[in-house]
Amino acid sequence: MINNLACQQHYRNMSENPLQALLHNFEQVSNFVQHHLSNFIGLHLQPSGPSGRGTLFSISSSTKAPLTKTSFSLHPGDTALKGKSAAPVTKEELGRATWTFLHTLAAQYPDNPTRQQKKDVKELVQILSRMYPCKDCADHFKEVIRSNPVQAGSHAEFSQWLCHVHNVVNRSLGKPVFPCERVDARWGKLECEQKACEIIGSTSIFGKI
Ligand SMILES: Cc1cc2nc3c(=O)[nH]c(=O)nc-3n(C[C@H](O)[C@H](O)[C@H](O)COP(=O)(O)OP(=O)(O)OC[C@H]3O[C@@H](n4cnc5c(N)ncnc54)[C@H](O)[C@@H]3O)c2cc1C
Repeated sequence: MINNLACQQHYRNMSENPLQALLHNFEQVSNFVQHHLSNFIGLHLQPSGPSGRGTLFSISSSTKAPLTKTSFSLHPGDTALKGKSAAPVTKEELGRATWTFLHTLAAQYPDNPTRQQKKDVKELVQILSRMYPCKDCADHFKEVIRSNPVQAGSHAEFSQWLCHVHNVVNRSLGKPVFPCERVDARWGKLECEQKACEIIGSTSIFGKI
């Protein structure tokens, strides 16, 4: 396990600092076990940090037989992810999460947005209509925004526009229409400790550009 050279080094270290020698020994044994264990189970454990002592490990399968390759990172707290694949997200969950994002964005959209902010929000909606990860929904949403171009001149304009297009989608799915005069009561700004979501020098999350 420990070759002659290592033995000599080991005894030299012991005479210098017994604790250091002990640690050195432990490291060697640990490396040996890790190396042989990973060969045995077909995994390569690669310490992530430059020191080689990081807590994040990239685990990749080296088994040759299957054509699949699993490579992922495990943080020490991610125990729930070990050995499990993620549960699929439903169309409804994705929809609720996306509407939450959009209405929260609208709630924080400034009364007097800059030209850049107006451009960004319009682009965001366009990109969403192309990249929304439900193709049927994306295709339908493209038509919705073609008939209802984004209005983002102010907070009121954008939140009312969003409420309206959400209602167009609601109607197409046979869902109740939401009363848009209540949109500010339904959707608020993101709760942040000590205004952490705000850009410095701004009264909203968006800085004045
Ligand atoms: C861009 C986009 C396109 C979609 N297209 C489709 C599609 O083509 N087919 C499909 O099956 N699903 C689609 N979905 C998903 C769908 O809209 C719903 O999100 C999903 O069915 C879950 O509905 P829900 O009843 O939980 O409420 P959601 O519609 O997700 O709404 C979430 C919450 O928002 C509030 N709300 C509802 N209406 C409004 C409004 N007008 N203004 C403000 N707040 C409101 C209510 O409190 C509601 O509980 C789409 C989602 C998005 C974001």
